[in-house]
Amino acid sequence: MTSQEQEKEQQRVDSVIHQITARIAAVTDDYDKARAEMKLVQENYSANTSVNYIELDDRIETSADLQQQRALASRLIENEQIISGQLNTFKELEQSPYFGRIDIQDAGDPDTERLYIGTASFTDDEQNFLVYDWRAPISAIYYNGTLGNVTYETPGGRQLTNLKKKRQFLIQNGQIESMFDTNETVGDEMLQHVLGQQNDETMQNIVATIQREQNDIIRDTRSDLLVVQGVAGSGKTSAILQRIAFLLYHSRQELQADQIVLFSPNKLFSHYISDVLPSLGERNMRQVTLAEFLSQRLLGLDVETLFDRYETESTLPDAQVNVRQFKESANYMHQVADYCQHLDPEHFKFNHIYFDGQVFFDKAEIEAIYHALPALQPAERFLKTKNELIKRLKRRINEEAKSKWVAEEIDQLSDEQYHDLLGNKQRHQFQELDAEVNYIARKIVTKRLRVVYDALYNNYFLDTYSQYLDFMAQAELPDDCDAAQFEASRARFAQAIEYHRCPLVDAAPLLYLRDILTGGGQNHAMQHLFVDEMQDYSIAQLQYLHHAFPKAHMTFLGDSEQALFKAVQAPEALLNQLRDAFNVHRPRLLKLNRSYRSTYPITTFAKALLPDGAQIEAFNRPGDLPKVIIRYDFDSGIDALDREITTLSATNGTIAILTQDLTQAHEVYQKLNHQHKNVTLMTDADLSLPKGILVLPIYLAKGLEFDAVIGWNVSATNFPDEQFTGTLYTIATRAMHQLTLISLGPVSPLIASDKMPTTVLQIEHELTN
Ligand SMILES: Nc1ncnc2c1ncn2[C@@H]1O[C@H](COP(=O)(O)OP(=O)(O)OP(=O)(O)O)[C@@H](O)[C@H]1O
Repeated sequence: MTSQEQEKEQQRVDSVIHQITARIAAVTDDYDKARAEMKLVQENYSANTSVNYIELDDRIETSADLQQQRALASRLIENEQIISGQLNTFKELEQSPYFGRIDIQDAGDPDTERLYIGTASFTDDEQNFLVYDWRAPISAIYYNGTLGNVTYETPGGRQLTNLKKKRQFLIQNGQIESMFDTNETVGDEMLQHVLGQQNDETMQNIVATIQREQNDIIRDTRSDLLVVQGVAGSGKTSAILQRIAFLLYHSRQELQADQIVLFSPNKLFSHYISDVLPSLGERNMRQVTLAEFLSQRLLGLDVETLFDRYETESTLPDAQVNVRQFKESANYMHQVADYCQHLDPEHFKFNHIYFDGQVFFDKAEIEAIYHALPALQPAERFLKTKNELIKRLKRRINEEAKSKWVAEEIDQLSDEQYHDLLGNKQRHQFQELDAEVNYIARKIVTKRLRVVYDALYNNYFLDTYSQYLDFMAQAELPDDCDAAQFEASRARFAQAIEYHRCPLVDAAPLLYLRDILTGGGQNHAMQHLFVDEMQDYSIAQLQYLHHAFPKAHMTFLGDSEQALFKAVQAPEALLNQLRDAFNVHRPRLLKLNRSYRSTYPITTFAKALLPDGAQIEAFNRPGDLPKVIIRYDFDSGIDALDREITTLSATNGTIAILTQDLTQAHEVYQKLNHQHKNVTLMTDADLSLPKGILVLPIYLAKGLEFDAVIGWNVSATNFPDEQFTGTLYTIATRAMHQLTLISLGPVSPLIASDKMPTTVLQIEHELTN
């Protein structure tokens, strides 16, 4: 491209930036005004909150006044937040106003229109678009179209136009660093540039270089179940985040960020992705890990986590694997639903409700209420039982209010306590004093018996655990599931509950059973459910999530090859399973086969680890061959590690040493900690990733990436067979620029196999004599 052309483009960049800068000045003015107003209200508010509360009437007046001020303050805060959001967006645009240009010509129109595309829209004072938001309907052409006739969706239907030119820019600090014309979706030059950079502490948005197949995921608004099978580093996580930004833009009126929930693999990951949406001017969605979600719903129980399970998984006897598979299946969940629907009232398990160590409602009484009700759906019948219990509680409160201890307590009340109990009621609202005293007495007893009310409200009178044990006792086992083994697993559940623990495999069916019987546990407000790393979820768990968020559109992303300790499952089979289990109308499967994260040599090696790796397309970014270092004892392994760290540190910001489990991570960390200053051992509790040298077990590195990776001890002992392919593949694919694998003793047969081409690795043996 001529430098004259670039000069012309630079002039336009300058002119747009000039207008953005002027807008920033104007908006800053608005912002200062909003802040000043806010401060005034705050001062006024704090002056008012220190009024004297003794006189009741004063207090009521003050509180009405305060409420008004509080409403005003929250309106002002909202206003201030909007202006501050705009300001941030403009400041980003000021550095880099856009990254793309398309020239289009509609049929019959003599003129070509030139549109520039950036992370947000910007219009001049006459409302002409100087920059189009990347999510605007017309911007789809930039991502989807090759030159020639193209179509794009608009709210008014599909439009046809002719794409005459597509240009990409890299603009930094207001200067065009490079620009390319391309016929491709988004050309490789730009990608080369972006991917060659060092890893940042947090993930970056990819709007400038979204690829066509990623764009399909991002802009899909039709599917109610979107399953994405994407190879490691293919941009699944990036696509989720851009998709959320797109959906928020697309349904601005109906969709809020907190109606979107993302299940992420670990807390480090949650932090890692936390900057992407704000960088696009959007608020973050809700994020939760499966462990957090389950423990929140099973309060009081220590729910086994996926990490606990990884640590013990390899020791699980074969016979129990089938039992676990059954419990993780859709069949098991269907049986739970079926059991609940047809549950004979005689089999309903109730608990006593206690107060102060005494039985308050006997379970026989609860049973009698339940039995006396007409045959209804279990949840309805349960709700009626609950209402009856609450009615009886109120009756008992009324009786108790007449007792002596209450009268004594009333006598002891200070004026202020008395007014507190009166709450919104005013004295003159009572016909006579007796009514007022009785009102106060009931308030006192209600407060005292609050725990009973809470127990009823939280459905504690259903004995969920016994009910689940009862379910298991009658479950119909598939042929490959041994009855004695299943019974043993039932006994293990019972024992775990004694110790307030819950095995992971039982958490979803247990919650499902509780929800169906009590009619609770569903969140109808959530509109989108995203699950990243879905290969680590069982069908039963996914089914429970679908039940818990019944109105949510689902987007599940994962890579079956990265399943740790689990057989690889074909994505089509998975989609069919999910479709049947969820009863959805518009399921869609999309595949991402191109891997962007790692250099060409690293991806080529990682492909060779997999039996069906040929489908993976490596992005053509040059780099060193991965290295395998073989040593024969722990200490020389550590020496080799030490030397590698020193070499890699020269060119890499973050080096991750990935181990198979936590014990090995500890062993390595103990040694390294003496030799290097900036070594960090990462644990499940860590929330952010420091720079430097990190030591962590592979399951904590899921979804993350590092400049350089050293896989610790890839020996035949640690990775003996295909069961470990997923783990090894996940380790290798965390590396962006450099990969080293160290083996203590003979290297894993997964690497030293005939299928592994000798050209994809450098091997360094210890010289032994
Ligand atoms: N279109 C793109 N443009 C620029 N960078 C991209 C693009 N797609 C992916 N990347 C980069 O590739 C890397 C991998 O992306 P991401 O983490 O989203 O992949 P993933 O499929 O979720 O990976 P994994 O399953 O291995 O965790 C990231 O650094 C991301 O920024």
